[in-house]
Amino acid sequence: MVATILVGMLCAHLLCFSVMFWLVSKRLHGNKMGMDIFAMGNLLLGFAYVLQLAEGGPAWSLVSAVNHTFTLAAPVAYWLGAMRFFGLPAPFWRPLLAVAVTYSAAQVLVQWSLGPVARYAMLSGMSALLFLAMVITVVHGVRTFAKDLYAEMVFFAVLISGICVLNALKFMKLVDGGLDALQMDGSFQLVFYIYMSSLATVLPPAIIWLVLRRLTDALRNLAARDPLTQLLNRRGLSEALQMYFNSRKAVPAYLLLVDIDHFKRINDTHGHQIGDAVLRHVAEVLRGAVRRGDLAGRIGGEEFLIVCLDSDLHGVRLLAERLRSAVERQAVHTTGGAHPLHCTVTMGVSNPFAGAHAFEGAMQEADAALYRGKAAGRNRIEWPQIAHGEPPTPIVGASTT
Ligand SMILES: Nc1nc2c(ncn2[C@@H]2O[C@H](COP(=O)(O)OP(=O)(O)OP(=O)(O)O)[C@@H](O)[C@H]2O)c(=O)[nH]1
Repeated sequence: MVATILVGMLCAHLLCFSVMFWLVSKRLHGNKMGMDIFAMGNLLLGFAYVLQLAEGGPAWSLVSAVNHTFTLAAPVAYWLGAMRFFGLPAPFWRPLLAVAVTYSAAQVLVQWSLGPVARYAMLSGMSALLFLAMVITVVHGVRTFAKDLYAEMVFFAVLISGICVLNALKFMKLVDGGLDALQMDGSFQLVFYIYMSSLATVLPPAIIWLVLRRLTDALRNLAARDPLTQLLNRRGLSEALQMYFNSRKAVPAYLLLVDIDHFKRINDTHGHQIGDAVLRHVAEVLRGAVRRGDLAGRIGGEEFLIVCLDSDLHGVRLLAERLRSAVERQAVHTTGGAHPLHCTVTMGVSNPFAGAHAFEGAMQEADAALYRGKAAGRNRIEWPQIAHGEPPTPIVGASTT
């Protein structure tokens, strides 16, 4: 009786969360993050347990065969859903159908040649192996494609290991003691159902939490980046600077304003689309040339901004020249354009500034330097105006120009 109630609750959880996953997937246009497949996994497992209730005890019947196939197909669906969640390409229907057909055929073969115990043991053994493969995938994910979800992945690995161990134990009990191991009210089966019921309650909200994290990260990214070049926008730069200067190890930073020369002429001669391609190209060159940790942004039009963190004047000089010459050297290859385009940039550099609040002052300094660079002939780096012979000094708060 207790086991029947537990399995009934398990069915209810699995089927309700299947509907929830499906509803979430309907709200996610484009990348569904595997939610539609998780819905299918829950549906399969939910129906498998409904069939188990209908079946009552171990038997060789169509209901039992379908139950076993659904039970095995569910973890395959979860696995494929997880791959989709992490953006890995994973087909769904074909592998699922292949597993269902192959496993149904294997059941007939095993039942006919080795008997019912072997068929039930095969289900437990195969489930244990599938969940083991899932744990290995999760552990691999923590080191590669899911580094940002370390705590969540460890949590999943622990919970899935539990199902793996329980299925392995069930396999051994079946091999040792035959079908008696499957008595629904037996203590082992009770533990099994309690564990599965707990998982069916805990795992779906955890999966929804992962989706929420991905969505909020994507939103934050959307708000902090320029859509054309994927470089930081003003807001993203300001947040990144705030974070940097909040750290106790922060040293004064330098700001480099980078402006494409005669960009209006490029637009007027080749059209806006080619102009956009030039902007993307320059963004790519800047992204490739700065050091890890430096900030690169586009602050509107053809104006880019680099913030050089953890560097001294010598390092900034080298970086500025590297950026200028890289843009000058690398041609812009545009689709449809007969010849590759070349462009140059002029740069204005600020004095070092120490604090996010000093950013606007540094901007004005770099802007004034850029203006001088344009007036002096373009394709050059202009430094801030400083007292004769003195190195640039950190500014705190207002501009010193
Ligand atoms: N294709 C494209 N053009 C843009 C975008 N934003 C601004 N522009 C164009 O950029 C041009 C900027 O021209 P100007 O400010 O005169 O500067 P410039 O021609 O580069 O001249 P100098 O900076 O003095 O060398 C204008 O023609 C704008 O229409 C954009 O997102 N895409």
